[in-house]
Amino acid sequence: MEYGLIGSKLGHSYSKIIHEMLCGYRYDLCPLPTEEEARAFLIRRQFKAINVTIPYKRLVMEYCTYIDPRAKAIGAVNTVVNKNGLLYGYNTDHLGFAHLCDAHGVDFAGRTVLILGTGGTHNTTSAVARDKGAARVLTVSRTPDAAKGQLSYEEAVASGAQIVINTTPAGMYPNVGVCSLDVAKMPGLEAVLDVVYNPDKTELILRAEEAGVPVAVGGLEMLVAQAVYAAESFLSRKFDDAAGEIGRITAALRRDMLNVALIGMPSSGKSTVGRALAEKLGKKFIDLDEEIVKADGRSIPDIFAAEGEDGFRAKESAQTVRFAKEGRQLLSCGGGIIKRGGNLRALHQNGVLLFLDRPLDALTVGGGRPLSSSTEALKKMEAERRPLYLAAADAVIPNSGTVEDAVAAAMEALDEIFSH
Ligand SMILES: Nc1ncnc2c1ncn2[C@@H]1O[C@H](COP(=O)(O)OP(=O)(O)OP(=O)(O)O)[C@@H](O)[C@H]1O
Ligand SMILES: O=C(O)C1=C[C@@H](O)[C@@H](O)[C@H](O)C1
Ligand SMILES: [Mg+2]
Repeated sequence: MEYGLIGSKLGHSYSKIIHEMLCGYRYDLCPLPTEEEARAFLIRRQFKAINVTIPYKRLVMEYCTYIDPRAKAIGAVNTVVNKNGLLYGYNTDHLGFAHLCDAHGVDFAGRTVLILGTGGTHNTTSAVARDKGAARVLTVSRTPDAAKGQLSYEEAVASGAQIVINTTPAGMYPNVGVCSLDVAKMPGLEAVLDVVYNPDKTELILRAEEAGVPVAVGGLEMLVAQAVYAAESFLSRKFDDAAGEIGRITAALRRDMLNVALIGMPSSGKSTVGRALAEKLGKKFIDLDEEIVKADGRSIPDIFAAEGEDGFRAKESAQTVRFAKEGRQLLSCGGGIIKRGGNLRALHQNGVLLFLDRPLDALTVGGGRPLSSSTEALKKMEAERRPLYLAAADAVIPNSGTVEDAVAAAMEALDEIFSH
């Protein structure tokens, strides 16, 4: 191996994609489940340079001849460069986190900062907060150690903090939807930062957005930034525009990883345009209506007949939650998905929403759609739902020409959405 990543479990790491997109060298994921394997790997040192992740960021320090002072102070090394058989250790996680804060204009000067969690990333983020002038850095734990001044999640709410940083795995895929901090009860918040990057928006970030916190961002940009700074150490050269590289790779990664959900009136073309768009984007096509039928075993008209609209909506929500937390999918939604706010929240956690806008006179009456029984019914439905589609969508895609025209318009909108 020349370049790569070691850690106990690497199944969900994006590092290979990031480094190969960035530099073109080959980057291998090398899972080392046991400490013995990690030690043997470090003794053999058959690599040019590596990144190190959980749980070996401290262990590798034993094998380094030189350790960067910041890495030493933080107590963790995530980047190791082999120079003529001697290992040099650095920490680029703190640079990555500092980049995330700077890119979103987070001002730490004189602020009270809450760090959720006591694990490895706690020290990294607290070092950055202190460097940037935080007045107080408080630690929050589910099992607070009062002797160390740690707070419970209940105490944290009343701490008067302006900035919250989550360093715990709470809310991380597949256990999405988890969050112990009631940010809605913290009116002075200026920024909420989460180092978790899968899903794109954790429950904490969604709640912070809903509470109107001005800056609410997940950890993807931090992950990319630490990789860019690691690559500089790997290759002993600086990028001319490191911030530009971080922006470029983050955008490409989000475009690749996130879901695209199509919403719109019944028969507006969500399935037809969706299939074609999925192929173009290289995403897996999922028709949520088909998934409801597959999971239930009955057709949609039969579900409506047996359980009414409420029964159908509950099934629709269950399938939405199930698929929305996955990634790299094109989700063709049922026309009524916007009737439940929870569906939209689930779709937004890891994707973007496009409203496919087909003229009313081109929509199909009937066709096995229980709520589209007549032209009048469709007209009334469109008047009710149009504002909801517009409010939920990241972009509006007209579907008034050919299917290919709609696909091209959607590609253009996605270029725009993922360009920043
Ligand atoms: N741009 C277009 N040009 C011609 N026909 C189109 C266009 N877009 C969609 N259609 C046609 O309209 C009909 C409805 O499309 P489709 O089934 O994809 O809609 P939908 O939004 O998935 O509907 P539903 O809400 O029932 O799932 C299909 O016959 C499809 O071929
Ligand atoms: O998941 C990953 O790929 C990584 C996570 C962090 O620990 C980084 O420090 C590491 O370099 C790579
Ligand atoms: Mg459809």
